[in-house]
Amino acid sequence: MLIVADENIPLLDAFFAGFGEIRRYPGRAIDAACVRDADLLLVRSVTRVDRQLLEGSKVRFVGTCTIGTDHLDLEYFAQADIHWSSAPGCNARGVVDYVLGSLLTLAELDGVELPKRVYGVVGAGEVGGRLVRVLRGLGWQVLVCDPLRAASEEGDFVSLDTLLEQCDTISLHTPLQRGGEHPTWHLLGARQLARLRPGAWLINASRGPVVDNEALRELLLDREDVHAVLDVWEGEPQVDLALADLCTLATPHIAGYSLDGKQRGTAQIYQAFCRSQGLPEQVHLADLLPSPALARLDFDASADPAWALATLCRAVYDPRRDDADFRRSLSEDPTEQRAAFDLLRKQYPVRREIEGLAVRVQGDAPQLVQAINALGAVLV
Ligand SMILES: NC(=O)C1=CN([C@@H]2O[C@H](COP(=O)(O)OP(=O)(O)OC[C@H]3O[C@@H](n4cnc5c(N)ncnc54)[C@H](O)[C@@H]3O)[C@@H](O)[C@H]2O)C=CC1
Ligand SMILES: O=C(O)C(=O)[C@H](O)COP(=O)(O)O
Repeated sequence: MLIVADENIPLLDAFFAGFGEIRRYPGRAIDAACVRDADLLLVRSVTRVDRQLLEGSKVRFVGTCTIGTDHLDLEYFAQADIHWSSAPGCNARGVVDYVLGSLLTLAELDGVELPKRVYGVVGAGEVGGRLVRVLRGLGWQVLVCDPLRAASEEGDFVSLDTLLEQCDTISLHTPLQRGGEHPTWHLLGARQLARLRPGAWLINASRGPVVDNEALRELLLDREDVHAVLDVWEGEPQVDLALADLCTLATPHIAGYSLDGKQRGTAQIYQAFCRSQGLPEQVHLADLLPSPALARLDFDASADPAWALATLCRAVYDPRRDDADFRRSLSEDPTEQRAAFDLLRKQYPVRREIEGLAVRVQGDAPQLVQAINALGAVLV
């Protein structure tokens, strides 16, 4: 079997070498000539997989080691009887950690207390759903906008208009959908952005075009009270430099880049491929994932819960590092800028997740324990 794969998929040999020969390419360079003789195609978000790429090839299974599927032409896959799988939820926790780290930075800059803000989560699936659970677990007020879930289940869902009216912190976690009943392309356009509350914070770690980037740039030029955190960009790897400059945190689409999340993505595709072929799973992620460098955190019961929350989150991940690396990489030369965007992603440092971090509290500290539980860390 010939396997064509994006070179940035981790653990390719461990999971797939047993099935045949693996040929690796940079994701953006995978073209029809590369895949013509392939049986299995493994990609990340940067490879558009459609009729143009696959017609005439032997490919019968496409695996994307990502949550998002907007780079796949699923209608064509159905017509051509090509099986496929994404990796639902694989890096959702990484995105939650990114949002938490961003909130801590914004709170410091504005001198505000996080529990006093009202949070709005748009899109409450794998990522947004986890984020809502963490924020509510911390005892913070959260409104949720998810018209698809609202139509099919009981729950406290609000419209986007209500969310914009009532929330001063908004985090976007929808897929990118250009059509259908609930499109998300430019979900936040000039009209919606104009409705942001005074002192609002807007975080986009979904897909760039969910926010009209030009309209956001214009808004930020006008509204110094608004903070924007962008991990994803319209037209990436090309970035609007003026917009990046106006953002409080700007990063190169790495919100979900925890080591755990990336390796889970490969494992999930391997599992899906085994299922599709009726093969037993012989490789297990638990045997491959290394121990985290941070083995345990110890707090005394006297620790201030807000300080402990920040210390715990930042001990695992602080997006200010990625923001600084990204800003240093921004070049007026578009070719250099695009290459730097991809290189930062390719050479991303090891980052682990808050969930599962061992934490010890010496003494009786119910508020601290509530925060640790809400974050998904493990009390030992
Ligand atoms: N920046 C990054 O590194 C990452 C970005 N992502 C992006 O985040 C997106 C969401 O990921 P998941 O939560 O795993 O997806 P999911 O499919 O589990 O959840 C998406 C939720 O959005 C809701 N939704 C759809 N249209 C909506 C609309 N118009 N308004 C409000 N809600 C809407 C859906 O009902 C669903 O509950 C992915 O599609 C991907 O594009 C995902 C992982 C990492
Ligand atoms: O899983 C998703 O969806 C994401 O956005 C991933 O973080 C994308 O990572 P790459 O596939 O672009 O490396």
